[in-house]
Amino acid sequence: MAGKSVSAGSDEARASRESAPELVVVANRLPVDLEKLPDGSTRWKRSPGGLVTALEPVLRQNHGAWVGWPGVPDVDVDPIVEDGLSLYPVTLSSRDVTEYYEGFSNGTLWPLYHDVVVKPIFDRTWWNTYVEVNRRFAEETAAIAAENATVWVQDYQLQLVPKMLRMLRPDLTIGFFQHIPFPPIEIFMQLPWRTEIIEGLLGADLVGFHLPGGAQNFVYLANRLVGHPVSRGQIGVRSKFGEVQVGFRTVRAGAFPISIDSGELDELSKSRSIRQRAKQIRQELGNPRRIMLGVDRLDYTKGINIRMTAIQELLAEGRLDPKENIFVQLATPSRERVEHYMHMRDEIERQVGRINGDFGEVGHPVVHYLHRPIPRNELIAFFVAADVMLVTPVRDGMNLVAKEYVACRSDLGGALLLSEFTGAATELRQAYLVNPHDIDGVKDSLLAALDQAPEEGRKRMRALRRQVLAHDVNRWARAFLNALAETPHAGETGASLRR
Ligand SMILES: Nc1ncnc2c1ncn2[C@@H]1O[C@H](COP(=O)(O)OP(=O)(O)O)[C@@H](O)[C@H]1O
Ligand SMILES: O=P(O)(O)OC[C@H]1O[C@H](O[C@H]2O[C@H](CO)[C@@H](O)[C@H](O)[C@H]2O)[C@H](O)[C@@H](O)[C@@H]1O
Repeated sequence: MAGKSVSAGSDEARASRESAPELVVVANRLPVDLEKLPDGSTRWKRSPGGLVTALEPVLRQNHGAWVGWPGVPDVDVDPIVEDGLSLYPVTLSSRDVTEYYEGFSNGTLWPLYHDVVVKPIFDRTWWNTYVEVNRRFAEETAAIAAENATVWVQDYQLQLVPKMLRMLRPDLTIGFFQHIPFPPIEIFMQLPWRTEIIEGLLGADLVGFHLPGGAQNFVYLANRLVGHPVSRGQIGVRSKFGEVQVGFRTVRAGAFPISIDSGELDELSKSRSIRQRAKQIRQELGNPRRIMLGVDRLDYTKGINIRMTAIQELLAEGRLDPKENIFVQLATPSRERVEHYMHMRDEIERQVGRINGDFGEVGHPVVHYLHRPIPRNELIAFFVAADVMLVTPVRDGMNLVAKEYVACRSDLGGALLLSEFTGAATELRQAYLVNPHDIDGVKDSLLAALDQAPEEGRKRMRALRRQVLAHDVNRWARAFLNALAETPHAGETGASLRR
């Protein structure tokens, strides 16, 4: 990214209202990460995530801006102000990273919202830092957004920002999207700061979730914890929004399942170079009859241990031949200083060692495990090469990997084994759906997927692809922003988006 640098607090940046952004995305991370090089210098590296791909074109068309953390602590970076898209970095100290990001966001909220799969830590110091950092994001956004601008706040790290921002800038139209599950009521009620979180979210005009159930829980809690009148009807997908009456304001809650740039992946996966690389991968793996694949951030919610146990038991029972079937697990390091993540890594790596020790041969391991991010094209080649994709989270907001695999199978080959507890499972009904807690069920479904008749496989994949190609990430962003533009608040202030 190149562009003119203007200091965050400078009069020049704040005063130039005509050039101020009319659409602002606020997320924990910027769409680029600052990288520290061995010689001490720094450079920007574009984040390849779906959110960036989805939002960048909409932001550019609307004179947009992105407020977020550059990904490294204790670094002050000037905003990058461009005509199309401006970036406004929020500085986090090492203490902020420990207490706001690793602590409250990923040691408290993440496990709580993922069904308490590990025990959340309720630490008052972490909460205080979460409030402080949310305030900093809100202040930075308030300082840069144009009069009557639309602001779209992302995810669980920033749930207090909508209310804080509304108090600073009542002229703004504010949307919020939750990328992780919104938990069942009984679980949410454990949180000592439950009322503050619901009040924080109610600062938005529209609160979005992947699934109707999350939206429904939120509406119920707005009534139970804060006493606001709420609508009673069933919430739909991209339709039939829930409503919370907050004084004179109506806050809407809806379901908008996120997706991927499926068209782009479809195209890339058909390219000659990717096809050739997929063949080469199979050769490099020793030409096994069948390749099973897992692709995840190394997170305890992803159920990597579950698929590994299923494979281990099938091998031990002689139902899976180690000479014919191999498993590749590509795991991106994640949140490495958080305790539960360290335990998870140890467990996975012990399982890999055990399976290879028991069933591998010299030069022929059964499990190939890489603990690093894989370049995009290489990942696509793995998707094209894999006979069965294993997606077995115990809970996942959406799971984009499942959709990426489907988008890459224009050949109608392959099979998707998918946990019922992912958001994606509500859309990808023709996958081999499994309850990840039922190991015998996972084993049986895995064998069924490995042994599927070619015609049955093509039928399933055709139906899955119809869903994924028709509902891409661009449609997700448009659906949310259109619904936001139609909120009563947006109508009052005249805020509208150019499209
Ligand atoms: N080992 C890896 N190398 C490169 N990219 C990865 C790797 N593992 C996961 N990813 C990418 O990260 C994204 C993960 O998104 P998703 O499945 O929704 O889960 P989450 O956002 O919780 O990590 C996908 O775009 C996927 O392709
Ligand atoms: O920023 P990190 O702490 O490194 O974590 C990466 C992201 O993980 C989470 O992703 C979620 O969003 C996906 C897209 O909506 C969804 O498919 C997935 O199920 C979620 O887990 C997190 O919500 C993001 O904020 C993180 O950036």
